Amino acid sequence: MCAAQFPNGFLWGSATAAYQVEGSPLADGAGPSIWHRFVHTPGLVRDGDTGDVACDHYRRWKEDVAIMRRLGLQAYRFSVSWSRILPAGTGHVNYAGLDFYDRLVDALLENGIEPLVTLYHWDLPAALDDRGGWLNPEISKWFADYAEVMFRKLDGRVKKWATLNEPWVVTDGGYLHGALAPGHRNRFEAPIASHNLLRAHGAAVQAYRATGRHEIGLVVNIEPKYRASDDPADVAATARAEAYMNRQYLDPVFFGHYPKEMVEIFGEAWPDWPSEDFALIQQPIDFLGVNYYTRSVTRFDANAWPLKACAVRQKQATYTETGWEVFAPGLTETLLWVKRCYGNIPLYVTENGSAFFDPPTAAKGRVEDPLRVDYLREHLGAVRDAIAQGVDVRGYMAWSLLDNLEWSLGYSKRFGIVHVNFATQQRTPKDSAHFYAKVIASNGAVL
Ligand SMILES: N=[N+]=NCCCCNC(=O)[C@@H]1[C@H]2[C@H](O)[C@@H](O)[C@H](O)[C@@H](CO)[C@@H]12
Repeated sequence: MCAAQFPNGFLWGSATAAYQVEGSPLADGAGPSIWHRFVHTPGLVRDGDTGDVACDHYRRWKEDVAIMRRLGLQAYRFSVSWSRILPAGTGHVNYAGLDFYDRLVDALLENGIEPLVTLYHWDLPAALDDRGGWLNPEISKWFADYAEVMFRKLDGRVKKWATLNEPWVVTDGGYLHGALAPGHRNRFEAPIASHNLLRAHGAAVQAYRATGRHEIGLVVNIEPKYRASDDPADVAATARAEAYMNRQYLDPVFFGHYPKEMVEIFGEAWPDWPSEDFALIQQPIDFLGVNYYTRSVTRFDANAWPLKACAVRQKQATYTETGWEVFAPGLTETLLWVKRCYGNIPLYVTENGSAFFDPPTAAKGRVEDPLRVDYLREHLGAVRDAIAQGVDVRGYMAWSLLDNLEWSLGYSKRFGIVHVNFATQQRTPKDSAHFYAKVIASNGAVL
């Protein structure tokens, strides 16, 4: 393999998530999710935006698969809406909801596109939230039972499954800071939600080993922490930040224990966990999905709750519309760090992308997004550098296929390589999509 190439069989794709693109949240017997409730609670989402329509992907999925085909995508990572399958979260199966994903998977396969399915991308059935949601230890069984319904329906056609997407964001956003559904701000709840997410992950992996025949993994966001100085306070703050955001989920899954810093961070709010839980959490997985967006240069900040750490803005850097520093070397470092700390488990970059303002382009049918092209080029080079240093990276999923609902930021931030006019639902591949198509066709040689 020459330096400019990716391995033969490297999997090039893009990613979305159910609530961000599908729309029709209550169609055909689906039950509401916590995001349906959250967006319809005034003041919680920018401009009062909702996922009621989003990219209308629930109805336009054939058109979107055709776009993927035209771009030459080899894979498509998407998530299943739990409450379409089980409207109350448990019990009655809604076969119309299953049929939507059944048809989508068949269409992907007919177009030579491999489906990568995420079982949970933040949209918990509201009925389960009413029963405590991620705070109720029973959720590990609820999640495993839902997962088994999906495995029995799709396994075989779907050969790569992920249990959870970014448990850190679910907990930090949904239970500690409250910016995401279900909007709790409680430092005693956050560790419990985190722990039950990991228990549910383990239970779903166990269920897969009993019914599935292919691969299952976990998707985590990793943001490498670079200390702002050698001042011991900054060094300790950086260690806390790395433990909280990057190791809190990986250490239990790979080592069967939490980082020691968790007790320091949460203090009295950090329970003594039952040791048997870690046997459940530590189920062996077949791959790890890494979502990378940015790094954080980190310093001590006595007022930053609960970490006592904060990010330091970098003077010469480019920042995206979400306020994230563009720092491609951090992706190489992250992939090397995972290999160094947890072994050379097969990795997929399951999300990487950037939100930049796409100016209206005079040329009809074209969307110029040079900053997103640069971001893509630099980060694909970073993946190639990690592979050249021996990391077993097997694929890359660009976030996102479509401009979509950026959670509490509504439609104000556009991550898509394909532009969506939300008034007309017209899709227009951006320059970044055309660039990515060339990268895929050459297996990275054009980089
Ligand atoms: N500070 N800071 N640092 C970056 C922290 C990133 C945490 N957020 C994510 O990773 C979310 C992931 C999500 O899967 C997707 O559903 C979201 O649309 C994208 C874009 O937001 C990313």
